[in-house]
Amino acid sequence: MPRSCSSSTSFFNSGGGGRSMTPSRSHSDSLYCGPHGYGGRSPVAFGSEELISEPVDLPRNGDSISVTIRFRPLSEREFQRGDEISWYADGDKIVRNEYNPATAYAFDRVFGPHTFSQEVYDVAAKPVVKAAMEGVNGTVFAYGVTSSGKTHTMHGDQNSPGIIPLAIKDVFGIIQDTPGREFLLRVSYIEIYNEVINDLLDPTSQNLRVREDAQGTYVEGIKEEVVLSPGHALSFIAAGEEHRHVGSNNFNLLSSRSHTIFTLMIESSAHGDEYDGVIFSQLNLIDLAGSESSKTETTGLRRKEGSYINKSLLTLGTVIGKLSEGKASHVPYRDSKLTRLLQSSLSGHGHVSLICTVTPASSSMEETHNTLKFASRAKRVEIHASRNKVWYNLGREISGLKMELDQLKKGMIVGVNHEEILSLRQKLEEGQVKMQSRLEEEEEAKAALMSRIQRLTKLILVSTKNTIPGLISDVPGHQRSHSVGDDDKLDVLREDALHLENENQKDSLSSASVVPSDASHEFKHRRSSSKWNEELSPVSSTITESTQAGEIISASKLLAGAMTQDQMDLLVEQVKMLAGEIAFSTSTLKRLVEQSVNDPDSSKIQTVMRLMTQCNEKSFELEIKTADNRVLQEQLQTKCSQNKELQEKVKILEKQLASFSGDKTSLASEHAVSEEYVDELKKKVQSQEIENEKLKIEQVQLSEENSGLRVQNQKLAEEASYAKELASAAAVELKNLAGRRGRFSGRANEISGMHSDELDSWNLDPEDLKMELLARKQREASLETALAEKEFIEEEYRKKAEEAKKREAALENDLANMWVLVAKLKKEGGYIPEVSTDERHSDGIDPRNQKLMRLIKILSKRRDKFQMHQDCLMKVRGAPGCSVEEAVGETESV
Ligand SMILES: Nc1ncnc2c1ncn2[C@@H]1O[C@H](COP(=O)(O)OP(=O)(O)OP(=O)(O)O)[C@@H](O)[C@H]1O
Repeated sequence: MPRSCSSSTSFFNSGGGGRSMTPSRSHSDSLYCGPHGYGGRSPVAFGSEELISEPVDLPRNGDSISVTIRFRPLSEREFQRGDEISWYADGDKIVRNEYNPATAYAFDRVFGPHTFSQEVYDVAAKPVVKAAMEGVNGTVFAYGVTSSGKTHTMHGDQNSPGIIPLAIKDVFGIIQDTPGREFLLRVSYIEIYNEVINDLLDPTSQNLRVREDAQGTYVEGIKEEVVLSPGHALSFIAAGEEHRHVGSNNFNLLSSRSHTIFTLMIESSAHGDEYDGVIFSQLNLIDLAGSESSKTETTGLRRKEGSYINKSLLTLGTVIGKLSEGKASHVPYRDSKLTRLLQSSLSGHGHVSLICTVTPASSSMEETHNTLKFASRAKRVEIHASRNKVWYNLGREISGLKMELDQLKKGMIVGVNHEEILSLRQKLEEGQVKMQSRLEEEEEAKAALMSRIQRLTKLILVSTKNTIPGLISDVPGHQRSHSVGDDDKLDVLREDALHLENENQKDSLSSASVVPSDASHEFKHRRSSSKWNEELSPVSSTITESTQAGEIISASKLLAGAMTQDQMDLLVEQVKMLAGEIAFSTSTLKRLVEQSVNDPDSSKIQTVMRLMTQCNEKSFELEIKTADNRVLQEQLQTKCSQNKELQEKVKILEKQLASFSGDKTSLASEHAVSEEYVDELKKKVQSQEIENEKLKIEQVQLSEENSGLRVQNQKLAEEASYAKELASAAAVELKNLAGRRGRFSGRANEISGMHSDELDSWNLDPEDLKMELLARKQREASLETALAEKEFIEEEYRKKAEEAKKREAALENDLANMWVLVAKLKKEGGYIPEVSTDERHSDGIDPRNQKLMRLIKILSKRRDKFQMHQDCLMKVRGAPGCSVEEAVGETESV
C-alpha cells in the first residue's frame, strides 16, 4: 500500500534522508546484491525484473562514470495535489520503488531529499575537481526531468551554494594549499539553446561552431576570461546567467531552456628548480536543461525548445547506451551539439560525474524511473582518465638522452659485436633524426607557449602560504617585515584558522582568494625571471607569507597610473582577506584570553601577546590598504569623471548624429518629392516628345505641301507665261485688228462711201465686226486682269512660302531648344535643385515647370497655326467655294 500524502508530510518537511522515512525499507539491506558476486561492471538481475548497478565508491581510478542520485523534497505543488512518494533512497546507495519494492537500483551514492549541496559536492564533485587541479580533465553534470533540481544542484542559491560555486571555492583553496605550484585559471561559459551555441560571456557571440583538433572537440571563438579570485569567477557566472535562456512551464517557474557548460581551464607548473613543465586540464560543470514529458504543458516557443531539449537528451541517452555496451560500434556523438561537446569527456579522457536529480512524487514516477534507467546505463560506461600531457622543458629531456647515448656508446665499446654495433648505430641515428624533428616541433610549440605565458604570467595565481627568504630585506624599512618569518605564529594562525573554519561553516568564498603573481611589478619581475625561465636564479622564485599583499600594494602605487579594475578587485579581495585574518586572530585571541583566565600559563600569555602584536600589525596593514584603497578610489573617481565627460561628448556626438540623421530624413523626403516631380516631368517630357514627333510629322507634311505649292506655283507660272503668250498673241492680234480697223475704218469710210452692194460683195457685216472687236477687247482686258491677278497671287504665294520657310526655321529652332531642355532634364537624372517655398508661385507650381508649360503652349500654338496654314493652303489649292481673296485673307490672318 503506497504511503498517502499525509503520511509523507514528514518526508517533505523533515531534514532526514529517505531511508528513515520509509517503513517498507527495513528489508532493503538484504536486497543489496553487491557482496554476492556481481563481478565486473555488468548489471545483475534483481528481484523479478529490475536491475541493480554495481555500487562503486569514488574515486575509482577512473574506471567508470561516477553516478549519484539526488532526491529533492516534494514540491509545494506536488504536495498540494496529494502526490505520494513513489521512489525513495533506501540507504545511501539504493533507490527503491515504493509500490514495487523489488524494483531497485544501486548507484555510487544516493542522496535523500534533505541532503545539503555541500555533501553532494563532497561526494560527487570534489574528487573530480581535485583531479582536475592535478591535470586530469573532469566533467560534472546534472541530469533529470524538468523541475527535478538540476539548477538547484549545480548553481544553488545564496543560502545553499551549488556544485559550481563550491568547486570554484575549492579550486582557490587548492591553489592556496599548494605552495609549490603556480596556477593560471581561465573560465568560459556557453549555452546550447535550440541546438545553437551561444557565448554567455559575450552575448554578441552567437551560433558558434564546434571544431575538432588533436585534443578533442572545442567551440570556436569562445571568450575566455582569466580569473583571480572566487568572487571574480562567480561574477562571470552571474553575468552569463543574465543571458541564459530561461522560461516557465507548469512545473517550474524558472525552467532552464538551454544546456549550459561552465568550463574552468587550469594551467599549472612547479616553481623554480622543481619546474616540471606546464600541465593543462579542463573542468566542465554542466547544467542540462530538463527533459519534458507530455505532462509538461507547453505551447509555441516552449514546445519548440522542449523538442530540442528532448532530442539532445535522447542523443545523450543513445550515446551513453552505446558506450555502456562496450562494443566498438558507431557512437552518434555528432547527432547533437551536446554530445559533440561532451565527446572527449564521455569517450573516457577524464573523470565524469553524473548527478541525476529526481523527484519522489508519484505523479512523476515514470519520469523518475526513466532517469534511473539512464543513470544505470551511464554507470556501465567505461572511462580511462589519465593525466594530461605535460609541456616539458626539452633541454632537460635532451641532456638525459645524451647521457643515455654516451652510456650506450661506452657499452658498445666494451662488449658488443660489430653487427650489433652497426644496427645499434643505425637505430641511434634514426632515433636522433626523430628526436631532432620532435625537438624542432616542440621548440616551435614552446616558443608559442612562451609568448602566451609572457602575456598570461601576470595573471598566474600562487599560494600566499609560500615563503620568500630575502624578499623582505629587498624592501628596506617595510613595515610588514616584522610580521613575517615567525613560524610559530603562522602555525598558530593556521591552526586557529582551521579551527575557526571547522567551527564556522559560513566562511565566505572570498577568503579563498589567492594572489596573482603580477599584482606587484617587483614580484612579477622576480617570478617571470625565475619560474618560466630556468636560466635565471631560482632564489627569487620563493614567496613570503602575508608580505605579498603589502608588496602588491606598494608596487601597485608605482603602477597607479595603469591601475585596472581587475587590480581594484584584487585589492578589495586582499582587504577582505586581511579582514578575515584579523577576524581569525581576534577570535583566536578571545579564545586564548578566555583560556588564559582559567589557565594562566605564561606560554599562552606570550602567545596572546604575540597574537596581539600581530593583530595590531594586521590592523596597521589594513589601515594602509584602506588608505591605498582610498587613493585608488579617488583615481577611480577621476576616471569616472573622465568617463562622464567622455559620455557627455558621446551624447553630443549622438545628438549631432541624430540631427544629421534628421537632415538626412528631410533630404530624403525632399528627394522623394523631387523624385515625384521628376516623374511628372518625365511624363511631360514623354508627352512632349510624342507631340514633337507629331510636329515633326506635320513639319514633313508641311514641307511636302510646300513642295506641292512650289509645283503648283510653277504650274501657275507656266500658266501665267502661257497666259502672257496668249496675251501677247492677243495683243498681236489686237494690233492686227487695230491695223485692220484703221484700214477697216478707212475701208469703212470707204465702205460707207461704198455701196451696200460692195459690202455685200465682201460678205462682211460691219455690226458683227464691231461686236467681234468689242468681244476681243473685253477678252483682252479680262486676260490682262487675270494675268495681273495671277502675278499678284504668285507674288503672295512666294511671300507665304518665304514666311512658311521662316516659320519652319523658327519651329525647328524651338524644337532644338526643346530638345536641349529635355536632354538637360534627362541628364540631371531627376535631381531638381532645391526650390525654396517662396520661390514657388502661389499656385504651388515650380517656375521651371511653368517655363516648360509655356514652351509646351507655344509649341501647341505653333502646331495649331500650322494646321490653319495647311487648311488655308488646301483652300487655296482649290477647295470648292473658296476664293483666292478669302484664302489670302485667311493666310494673312494666320
Ligand atoms: N534538493 C532540493 N532541496 C530543496 N529544493 C529543491 C531541491 N531541488 C530543487 N529544489 C527546488 O525545486 C524547484 C525546481 O528546481 P530547479 O529549478 O533546480 O529544477 P531543474 O531541474 O533545474 O528544472 P529545469 O530543468 O526546468 O530547469 C526550485 O524551486 C528549487 O529551489
